[in-house]
Amino acid sequence: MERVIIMENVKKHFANEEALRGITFEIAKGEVFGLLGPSGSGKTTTIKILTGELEPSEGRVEVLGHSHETFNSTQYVKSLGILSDNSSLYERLTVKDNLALFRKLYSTEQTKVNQVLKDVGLEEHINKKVKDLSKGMKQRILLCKAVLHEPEVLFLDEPTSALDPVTTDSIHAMLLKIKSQGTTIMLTTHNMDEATALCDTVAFLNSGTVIDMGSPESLRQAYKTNDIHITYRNGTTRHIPRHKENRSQLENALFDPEAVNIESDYPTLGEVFKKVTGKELV
Ligand SMILES: Nc1ncnc2c1ncn2[C@@H]1O[C@H](COP(=O)(O)OP(=O)(O)OP(=O)(O)O)[C@@H](O)[C@H]1O
Repeated sequence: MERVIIMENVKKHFANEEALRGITFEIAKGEVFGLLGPSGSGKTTTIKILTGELEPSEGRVEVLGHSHETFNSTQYVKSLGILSDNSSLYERLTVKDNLALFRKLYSTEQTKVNQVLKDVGLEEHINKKVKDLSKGMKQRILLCKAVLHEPEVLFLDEPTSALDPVTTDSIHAMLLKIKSQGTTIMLTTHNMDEATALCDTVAFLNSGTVIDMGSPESLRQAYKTNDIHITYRNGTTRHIPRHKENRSQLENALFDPEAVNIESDYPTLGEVFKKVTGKELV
């Protein structure tokens, strides 16, 4: 396994606060890794350390063989794509002119620009000024800007927060395409459906600590219980533990015409997060 990102016992102190308390994880080449956690848990701080925007207070950080001391080299910066709150476009320029600037900076072919615009469904809007685009359109153009130069690693800080479901789907489709081309992607999100749809591995972050990590499927498996959930026609639900002594209750439920749905407990990633941290993600 080729390791592209390594964080080992990384800590970050701000004036009166310990934002990261010893974070450790590795990300393999081509992997989509999701950092999941509530507001203030340290997601953005982690991304900023990996992109060279912040210095770690302690610990080892390595990306593409660079240690954080060389994160400001041109070679390193060119190998990254970043989509964050700080990403911006020139509002008074058209989409075409904005992307032309970045295309020239990275010596990218115009055909690549056309391709990424097509991928996010915005090729018809190329001559519009950015100030006249919707929020979802701007976010898709920012994603185009982040991937134009075919970065080896793509960092996405909450790529779809507050976007409508259709825009979110088109961004997810684009990200899956980028992943299929071998790009390593690290994203932060509050959205468990997003994490389940995109990520090979997720890490749960809570108060600056990684509290569990694994594939969405393995985490859901690890935290499932032996309960049977029954939903009744009137909307009420009941949980019955799958034990021998509950056999007659379970059989009765099976033949009860009022029981409209009977299923094994299989928690969503959001429910797993709540079980582990006692907190909701939003
Ligand atoms: N520049 C800074 N100076 C002081 N404290 C900071 C700074 N940046 C972040 N923090 C603090 O570090 C903690 C983690 O912040 P961070 O932005 O990493 O959280 P987050 O998980 O990304 O939150 P959100 O989901 O709201 O963006 C917070 O308590 C925040 O107040």
